[in-house]
Amino acid sequence: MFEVLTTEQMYEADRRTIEAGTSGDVLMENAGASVVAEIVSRWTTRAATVLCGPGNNGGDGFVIARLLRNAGWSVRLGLLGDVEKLTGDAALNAGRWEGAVERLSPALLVGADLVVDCLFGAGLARPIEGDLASLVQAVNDSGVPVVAVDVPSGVDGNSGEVRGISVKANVTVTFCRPKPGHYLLPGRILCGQVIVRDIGIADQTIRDIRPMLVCNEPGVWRAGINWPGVDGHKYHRGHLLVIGGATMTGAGRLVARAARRAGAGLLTVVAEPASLSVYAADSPGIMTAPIATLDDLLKDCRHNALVIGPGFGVGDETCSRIITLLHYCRCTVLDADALTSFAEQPSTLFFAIQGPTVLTPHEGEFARLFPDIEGDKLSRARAAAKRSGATVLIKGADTVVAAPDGRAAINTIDAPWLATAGSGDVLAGIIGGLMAQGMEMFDAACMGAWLHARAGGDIGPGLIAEDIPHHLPVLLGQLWRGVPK
Ligand SMILES: NC(=O)C1=CN([C@@H]2O[C@H](COP(=O)(O)OP(=O)(O)OC[C@H]3O[C@@H](n4cnc5c(N)ncnc54)[C@H](OP(=O)(O)O)[C@@H]3O)[C@@H](O)[C@H]2O)[C@@H](O)CC1
Ligand SMILES: [K+]
Repeated sequence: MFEVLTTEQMYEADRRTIEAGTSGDVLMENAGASVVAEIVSRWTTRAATVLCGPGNNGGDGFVIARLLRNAGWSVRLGLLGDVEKLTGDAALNAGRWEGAVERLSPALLVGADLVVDCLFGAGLARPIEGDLASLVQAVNDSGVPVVAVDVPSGVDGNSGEVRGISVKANVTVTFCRPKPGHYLLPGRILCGQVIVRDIGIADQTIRDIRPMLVCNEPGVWRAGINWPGVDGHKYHRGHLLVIGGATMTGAGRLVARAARRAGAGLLTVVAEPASLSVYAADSPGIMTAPIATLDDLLKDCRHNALVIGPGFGVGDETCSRIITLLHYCRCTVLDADALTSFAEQPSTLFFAIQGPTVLTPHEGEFARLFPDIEGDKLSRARAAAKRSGATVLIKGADTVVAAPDGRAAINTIDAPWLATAGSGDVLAGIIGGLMAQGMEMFDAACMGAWLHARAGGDIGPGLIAEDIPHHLPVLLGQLWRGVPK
């Protein structure tokens, strides 16, 4: 149940379900009933205004209006366009509605205790403009709670982008599976709480469609975790090299702490000799080595993973160092300065990537490395992964991970507390630590992003980056014991 479907895939699931014998009428009735179930579980009987559009999203609205009225609510319904022009299941349900069908106008909001937004769902085809835009603005200004059906009208289900203007909902009830727009910004904020309800589309139908996008939840990558066996040896858990900066040692130290907490068996910080004592003093469990020995270290295949970038410094020297490192095809995480250093020559980097590599840019670093890739975060991450041959993780409130083969995952956990210095270094360290233990790069990036976000959510206000590694044993312990699912 982790799949995320594009609007086109949702239409396809709908079509296959109807073809297999469940009528569109039944699906619409189930959709409307599921919204009403969510409404009555939150609000006592009161006055609702249902705003209906000219398609099936509006059709859902007619079902909702009828069922709410049957439940004793006082309901007003407004429709965009003429009722005679409705077709299919929407027309059928308009015929079942015994109340008045009013013209859409802000007057419909007067006296309403709840607004149900059924203007546009998956079929939003262009920006909302003119009188309709004024109505949406009036809804948002009214202070009345809003339940959006499928998506808040104006939010593009595939990208989360706003077309013209969007309803701002308190709760969004969608059907069968969520869409990218429920989790990508700004859609994520405009949806309020997202509820996904079953309306009778079989899980097998969804599997047959083979969606390549998932919510980043443990079920996606749990099977890829390499827990140590009873006879586990530290050398079975990998030996990670953290390439530390000469002066900005804090970043490398955070990477090292996080990677060890994530389970790397051994860890060596490789840096300029003058800074090694700083790294060594941070933690008695790490080893250190002068950077001049890096090539020799990499000739020993037990050094199977490396993280470079945080605090390392930007420049040509960083570029040539990274090109040499990539030649060894170790599991590699490139972050921060490692990405910015290639701003002038990104293709040199992409050409050198041969082994399992994860890039972890924030939006600024992404724009430097992929200046011509535009669009929503998901499309950009996918295009960047395809071009670079690396797994690309774009950080932010809606962190997206994309693999070169087209798989992608979106984070669904809200953790604004992670917006603090050093937090990204910790993420790079966690991913490096997981890859050192043999986890596949896409799984490692997803699991790293999940652990990071969960830690952020659990720790909450007051979080500093150092707290995140400290919290990992709690989360890893839960995963090891089989929770959360
Ligand atoms: N999938 C499922 O499993 C199920 C889906 N169900 C529901 O169906 C919904 C999808 O229905 P849908 O395809 O009819 O599209 P919908 O969102 O109603 O909009 C299309 C209409 O809006 C119009 N229009 C578009 N943009 C506009 C604009 N800016 N300004 C003005 N007009 C605009 C557009 O006009 P046109 O472009 O044709 O001129 C067309 O008339 C889905 O979201 C879910 O709620 C459930 O009932 C059952 C199971
Ligand atoms: K809607």
